Amino acid sequence: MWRCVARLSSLIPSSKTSLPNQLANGLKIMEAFSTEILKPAKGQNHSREKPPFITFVLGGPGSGKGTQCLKIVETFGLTHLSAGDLLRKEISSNSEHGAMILETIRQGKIVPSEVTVKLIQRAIELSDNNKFLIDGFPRCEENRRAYERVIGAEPNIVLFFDCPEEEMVKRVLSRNQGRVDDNIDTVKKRIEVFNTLNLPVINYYSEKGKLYKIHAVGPEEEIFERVRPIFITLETLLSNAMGNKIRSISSTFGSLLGRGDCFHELRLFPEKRSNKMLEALDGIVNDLESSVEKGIRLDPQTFASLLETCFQLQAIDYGFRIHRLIPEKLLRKNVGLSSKLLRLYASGGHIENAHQVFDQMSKRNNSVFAWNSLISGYAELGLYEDALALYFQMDEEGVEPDRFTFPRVLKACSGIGLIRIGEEVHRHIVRYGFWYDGFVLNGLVDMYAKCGDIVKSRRVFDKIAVRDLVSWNSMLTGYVHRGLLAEALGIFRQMIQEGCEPDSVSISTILTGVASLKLGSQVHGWTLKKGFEWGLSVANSLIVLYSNHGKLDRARWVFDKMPERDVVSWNSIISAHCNDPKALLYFSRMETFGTLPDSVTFVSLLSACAHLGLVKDGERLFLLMRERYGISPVMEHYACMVNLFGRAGLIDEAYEIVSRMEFRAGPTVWGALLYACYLHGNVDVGEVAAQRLFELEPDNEHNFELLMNIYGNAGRLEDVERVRTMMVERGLDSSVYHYQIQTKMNQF
Ligand SMILES: Nc1ncnc2c1ncn2[C@@H]1O[C@H](COP(=O)(O)OP(=O)(O)OP(=O)(O)O)[C@@H](O)[C@H]1O
Ligand SMILES: O=c1ccn([C@@H]2O[C@H](COP(=O)(O)O)[C@@H](O)[C@H]2O)c(=O)[nH]1
Repeated sequence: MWRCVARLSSLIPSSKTSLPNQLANGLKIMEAFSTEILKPAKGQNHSREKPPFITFVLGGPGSGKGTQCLKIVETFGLTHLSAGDLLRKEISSNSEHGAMILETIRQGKIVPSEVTVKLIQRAIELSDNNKFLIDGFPRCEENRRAYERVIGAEPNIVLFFDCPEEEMVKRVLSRNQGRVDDNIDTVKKRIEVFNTLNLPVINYYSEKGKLYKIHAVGPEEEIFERVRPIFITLETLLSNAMGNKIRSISSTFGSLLGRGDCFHELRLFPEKRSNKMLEALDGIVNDLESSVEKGIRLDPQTFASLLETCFQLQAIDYGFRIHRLIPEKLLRKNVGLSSKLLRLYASGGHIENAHQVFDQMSKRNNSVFAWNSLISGYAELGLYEDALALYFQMDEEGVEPDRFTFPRVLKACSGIGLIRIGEEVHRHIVRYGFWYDGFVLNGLVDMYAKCGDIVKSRRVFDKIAVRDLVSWNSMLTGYVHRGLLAEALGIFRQMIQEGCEPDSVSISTILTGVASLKLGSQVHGWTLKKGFEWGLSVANSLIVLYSNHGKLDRARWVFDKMPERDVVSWNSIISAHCNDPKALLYFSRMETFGTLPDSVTFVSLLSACAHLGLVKDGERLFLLMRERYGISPVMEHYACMVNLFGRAGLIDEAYEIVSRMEFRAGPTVWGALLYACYLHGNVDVGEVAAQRLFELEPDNEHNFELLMNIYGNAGRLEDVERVRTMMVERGLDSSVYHYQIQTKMNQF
């Protein structure tokens, strides 16, 4: 029984544990964790050779424990056991303790330990997983001691989601899941119980060096980014632990202790994570390769864990190397392992390798995860039809989708824009019972909006019981993209009224939508008043808003206040100065700051030079773009160059640029040339440009107008009439130009 092993094992230190010790313990823990466990059929009571890996998840009511647990499960494959849910299940199954539990929960008090611990113990035993998140337990010191007594072990690590009281109250009161204890009176009681009874448990684990405290305020995804490194580090420790094992067999391995130290550092300085981890991964994979060469067989869990690490670090090349080490038969048979490899390939865009792994899986229909990963891989690459074909194949083969299947499938529906297919998927969502699931419904809101049915999108949105930021932002974006500004503003106001704080996506989306300076300034004022920390996207949208309304001083103010800037920020401020020589000054500042310009930067710069008549600067920048920054000119750059020379009256140079282009000039280029000919009265080149434009844009009356004006200004009235006849023959309206030309002719 794992319980006995756990009691006997020296895995858990009893004395105070310092951080480095904790890491060393981590190695031992993960070593135990990596060993194969017996895997009886699901639901069967069984014993384990090794103790399971236990994570306690603590925090006040509404601190987001459950929400984060779901993300941990999805990413790292632990089994989530919520003590509260186990108790609620007891109530609904009318068990002997049901009434007592209900009353205790109603009062926000703690259910006797013997009841809760037994439920947890049974759930662990019934599971065929070996790593668990125990959420919302232990609630008090007495709970903790009872667990240790019955289970015979301490948790391996403890997560504590630290959240201010008023945020917790707000979240609980808007949870809206019909819980008897989600009301203001019980919440207050629960917080009191948490402060007096649960905090001592948290302090206890903190002193033992097992506690990971997570700041639990901010968007869910952001919080998960604080959680993720903890599990990545543990996963990688597992790999190190494996290396440790191998080292005892062969003396050829490098010092793993050194690598262990590097993980200690990672916990303290998460920004160092990627490089350090890649370094460690490199060492581990080298070690594994030489051990496999020596004929040492490796544990499937080691491969699985390394593939997980590769996925988190997006280290696809290491994935290929690890793939070569996995025996083909093992890969074919072990669904978990092949699914991880498949996901790694699919997420890195190696869709053919992913599909190959998929085709070789002997029991792929047991793993919705594998199907999801492949669908996702196709959808991310924009291969929407393949993603959908796979989904319908999955349906045909009787593989039941889960809540993670649908957002990916809906993304593919949006991608191909066929509402008929989206509606079919909607029916499946209802059929499989996900019509209540906000995560899935968010995808539907987005899909209907992108497929052009904003009314249905809104209908689904209205049905979401608990809307999160994604729900609000999807609806907001849908309205903005359809140009429905009043509705977008309505949603923006409603989200604030309903207590959902807009994030940078909401704000930049609404700023993109508002055409009015007054409204945009109000949104800006609101962000300042709220002390909202601007994301890059918000500041960039403000620069565009102000420059569109000619408020350059305000655009500059925002730009100067930005704590960090990206290429979009620089492009926006340069483009804002398209009639101002400061555009060039901003560009040299951009170079000084070391931000690499892109193709858009040069379009803005060349366009500014054209407007300002800065021919020499324009020529210099055009060369610089190619030679220093390796950016090949596209149509817009050539159009700007033609405009640059053309406006300056250098029609021959402009025409030469067109004839030197590496590809055929399009309407923007010929249009710029024709306009320059009109400005400077060049009939010969104007005729050539107009002729090309008549072929490329046979219905564009403006081109005919310009040529008529060129002829008219040159006094060639017969040619004016000839062009007018051409227009009539093509069914175009020539009357509007009659007056203009007459006017010009009268001026002669
Ligand atoms: N970061 C977040 N920002 C805003 N709301 C959140 C966040 N995380 C979770 N929520 C929402 O807050 C509510 C409570 O979250 P959750 O159920 O995960 O908390 P919990 O800690 O498990 O609570 P309890 O102990 O009461 O079961 C849910 O409606 C959830 O959608
Ligand atoms: O270990 C536990 C866990 C929970 N309870 C009771 O259940 C409610 C709700 O718990 P959540 O974690 O918020 O779902 C809690 O207030 C307690 O009354 C418990 O007694 N012991």
